[in-house]
Amino acid sequence: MLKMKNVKKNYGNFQLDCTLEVPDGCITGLIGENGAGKSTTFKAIEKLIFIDSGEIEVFGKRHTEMTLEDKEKMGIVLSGSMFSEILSGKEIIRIMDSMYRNFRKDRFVNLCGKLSIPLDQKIKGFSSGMKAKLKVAAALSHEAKFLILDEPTAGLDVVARDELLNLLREYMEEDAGRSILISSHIAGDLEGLCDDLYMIHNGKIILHEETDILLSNYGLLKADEEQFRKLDKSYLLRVKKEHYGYSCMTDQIRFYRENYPDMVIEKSGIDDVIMMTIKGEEI
Ligand SMILES: Nc1ncnc2c1ncn2[C@@H]1O[C@H](COP(=O)(O)OP(=O)(O)OP(=O)(O)O)[C@@H](O)[C@H]1O
Repeated sequence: MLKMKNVKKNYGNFQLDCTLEVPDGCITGLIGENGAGKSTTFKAIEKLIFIDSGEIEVFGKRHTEMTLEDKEKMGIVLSGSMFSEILSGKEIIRIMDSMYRNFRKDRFVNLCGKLSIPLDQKIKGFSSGMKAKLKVAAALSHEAKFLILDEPTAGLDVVARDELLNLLREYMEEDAGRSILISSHIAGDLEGLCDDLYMIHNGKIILHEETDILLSNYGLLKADEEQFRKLDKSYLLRVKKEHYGYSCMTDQIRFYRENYPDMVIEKSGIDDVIMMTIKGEEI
C-alpha cells in the first residue's frame, strides 16, 4: 500500500530520514514523542510538503504519478484542525460530497450518530473530543482504501478512544484490501490495534517490529553488577545503568528465562521498549 524509502526533509536542526512500509491489509502504527517527526512523515505522504529526497510509493505508483482518483482513495486525518470552525456538521456533508465521488452521506450521518456528533451545530461549539471524532467520521465515509490517521485519538477520553479504535477495526474487517497508517504517542492505543509498529525518534526510525513479537518476545532483565558480568549478552539489544546494576532489553526473553531462572526478568510493555531504545545503550 505504502513504501517510503530514505525520505528526507530538513527543517533547520531537524531532519526527517524515514524508511517504512505499510503492507496491504495491515494496520501499521507510528509511535514517537512530541516533535519526533510523525506529522512531517504524514504530510510527506499526503503531498502537503515537498520532500528533499527519497522515494514514496502509494498504491504501487510513484508519488509523482498519483492522480486525483488515487488521492480520493486516501482517508486522511491531520493532527491539527481540518475544517473551518464556522461550518456546521451539515455543511461538512456538502463539502465532502463535492470533494469525494464515493462520499457516503448515509455512512457519515450514521457514524456521527454513533459518535454523538451533533450535525446541526457549528464546529466552534464542539469539544476537542467531538472535533477529533468528526475528522475520523469524515475519513471513514468515502470508501478510502488507505487511511492515514495522524493522532486520531488525541483529546479523546478512554471511552471515546475505545469507540474509535473499534470503528477502525470494523472498517478493516469490511474489506481485506484496506490498510491503515496511524500515529500516536500513546503506545496503549496502538498495541491492541496494529499489526506492526515503527518507533520514530529525532526524525529517524529507531525500531520496527511486529506487535505480537514485541509483546511476546521482548523482556527486561534486571541484573546486579555480578549477574551482569556473567550474563551471556548475545541477545541483548539495549543496556541501561541503574542504581541496582543494569536493566537490559532483549527480544529473546525465553532464552534468558530458561538460562537465568534466578534473575528478575519481566515482559516489557511497548513503553518500556521505547524508553530502552531511546535511553539505553547498544551493546
Ligand atoms: N513548517 C515547519 N517549519 C519548521 N520546522 C518544522 C515545521 N514543521 C515541523 N517542524 C519541526 O519538525 C520537527 C518534527 O515535527 P512534527 O510535527 O513532525 O513532530 P510530531 O512527531 O508530529 O510531534 P507532535 O506529537 O508534537 O505533533 C519539530 O522539531 C518541528 O518543530
